[in-house]
Amino acid sequence: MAGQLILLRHGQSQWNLENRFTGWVDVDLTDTGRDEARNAGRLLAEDGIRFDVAFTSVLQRAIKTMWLALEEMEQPWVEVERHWRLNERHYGALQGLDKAETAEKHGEEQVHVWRRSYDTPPPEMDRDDPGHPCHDPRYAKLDVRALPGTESLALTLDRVLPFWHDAIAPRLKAGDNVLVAAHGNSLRALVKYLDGVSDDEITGLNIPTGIPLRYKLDDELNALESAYLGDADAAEKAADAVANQAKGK
Ligand SMILES: O=C(O)[C@@H](CO)OP(=O)(O)O
Repeated sequence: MAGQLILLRHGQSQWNLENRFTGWVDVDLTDTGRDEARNAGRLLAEDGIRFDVAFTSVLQRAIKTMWLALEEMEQPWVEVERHWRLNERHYGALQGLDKAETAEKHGEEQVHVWRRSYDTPPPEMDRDDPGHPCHDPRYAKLDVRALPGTESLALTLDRVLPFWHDAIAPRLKAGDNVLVAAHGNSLRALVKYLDGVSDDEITGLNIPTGIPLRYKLDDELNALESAYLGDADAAEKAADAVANQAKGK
């Protein structure tokens, strides 16, 4: 039997709090975000799941969320792999901008397309921009052509999937319980793939911070069921709040 898969979006980050587009910018968790991560750990501990491996991105908000959750579960010894392919979707030239101000400037509809459409990427960040990942030492060993200056959800899925197939799926097929601590949009890409969500429907899907999402999978890793742990209404309200972040002021 395949192992269980838990997807966990990081807790509130400083730029979630400030309502700024974040993408690959490596912002830290807030105190609330740390509490959310510990709370996710408590929900997982109450559930009784034991992880065999945890995967996360190379961005500290996801790494620390994973850490705090595993610590709360008293499973700090679990094998961990960090990989850039689980990073947040690159938000291009929008990174750092206030979401509500951007909606006022370009219109809520345009911002919704940039945030939630499947295949329209936000405006691209120039390679000369010091914020472009080609200037970040953590990506220095990667082929520079793999490093995005913007990404649609489709492009995000394209770079998440090789890691799913090479690293995550074999562990699940071996029966291991797997934690993936990542980001709103890298996880939306995975959910789209696992649940076969259409390009249209994915525009309405939002993932709340710090609430574990459990998948039960068959031997071929088809999703049999998925549900947020804990209070389902609270998870739905938190997802709605994410959807509403880019309303004009
Ligand atoms: O800014 C981002 O990188 C993401 C996640 O916080 O935001 P959004 O929900 O607008 O896609």
